[in-house]
Amino acid sequence: MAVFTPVSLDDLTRWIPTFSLGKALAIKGISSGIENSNFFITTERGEYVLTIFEKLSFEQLPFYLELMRHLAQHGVLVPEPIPNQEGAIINPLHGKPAAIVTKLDGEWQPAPAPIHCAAVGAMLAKMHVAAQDFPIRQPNLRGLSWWRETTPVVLPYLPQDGQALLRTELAFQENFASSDTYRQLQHGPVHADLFRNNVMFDGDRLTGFFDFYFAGCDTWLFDLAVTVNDWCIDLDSGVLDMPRVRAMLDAYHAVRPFSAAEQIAWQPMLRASALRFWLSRLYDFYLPRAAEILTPHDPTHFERILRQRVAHPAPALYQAE
Ligand SMILES: Nc1ncnc2c1ncn2[C@@H]1O[C@H](COP(=O)(O)OP(=O)(O)O)[C@@H](O)[C@H]1O
Ligand SMILES: N[C@@H](CCOP(=O)(O)O)C(=O)O
Repeated sequence: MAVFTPVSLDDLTRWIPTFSLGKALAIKGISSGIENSNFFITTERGEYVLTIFEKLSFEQLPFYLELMRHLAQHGVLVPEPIPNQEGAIINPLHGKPAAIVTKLDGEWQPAPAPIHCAAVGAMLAKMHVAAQDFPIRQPNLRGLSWWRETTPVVLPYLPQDGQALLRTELAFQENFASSDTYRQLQHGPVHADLFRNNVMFDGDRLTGFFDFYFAGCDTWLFDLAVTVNDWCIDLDSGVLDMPRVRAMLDAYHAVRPFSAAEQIAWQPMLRASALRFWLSRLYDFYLPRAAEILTPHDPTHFERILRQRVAHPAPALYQAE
């Protein structure tokens, strides 16, 4: 499932001459996507990924694709958009915006070990630093304003204890977002959805981050919290796995040292990132958009993580000297 707009080899053969990629040799639909139509394509120059954007418009796409181009040009491992002969990286195909990007080697890592977490932590820090001077700004569209809008929509579907948790956590996050500590946090373009299935590994070698379509400007610490809450936990209980947490945090800190404000903000941020995905999963579960989400992700997974992060102090981001 999930090639919404079919593209044949003949279609590709007619379209590809606008790029300097040689002749089209093969095209294969990718079944695992849920937002866009994705294809592996082979041309005389090599293998690439073609994406037809089903929902994002020509106006919305530059933030994501120019960010990927900027990061790739600064040595961050991400798919690099391929320009056509006129320099455009977003081009129409079957009436929708489309892009060709470089194909990352390997597979995503479903059972990460500390070595994988360290590689992700170091690359994430490198990405945050490299994105600092990216000139296009877009807020995280799944940030606090969206949590405020979405909470009253999903509350009626929850039992009493779930309602109480959601209300209390939203109030806690609103309060935290207006604190001096929050204002001191470094921010900029972040991935905001760097789950295990959005990073490729070839063996133990990280080959790239992908799926940037939830990216936006937010605190770097929020991005790290999203990543830790997926990569460094026991998936059944949501409990943090300390060897993986330490590996990721230490590798991040070695590239971009944490600040004192970030140390204080770490527990609220782990809670914020759990809240963000609890809300989106609740929304997709109880208010599914027609034929879009085939098997909704389980919202209780992030409710469990949120309860864990509220109940237990966060591990230190770094040991103060
Ligand atoms: N640049 C890339 N290199 C290698 N594989 C990719 C690349 N982009 C996407 N894929 C493959 O396509 C699948 C779906 O991509 P994804 O971005 O998650 O789609 P969607 O945004 O539709 O959910 C990924 O799981 C991965 O296997
Ligand atoms: N990572 C999110 C869902 C986003 O889906 P993706 O497959 O496009 O990353 C979640 O797990 O809720």
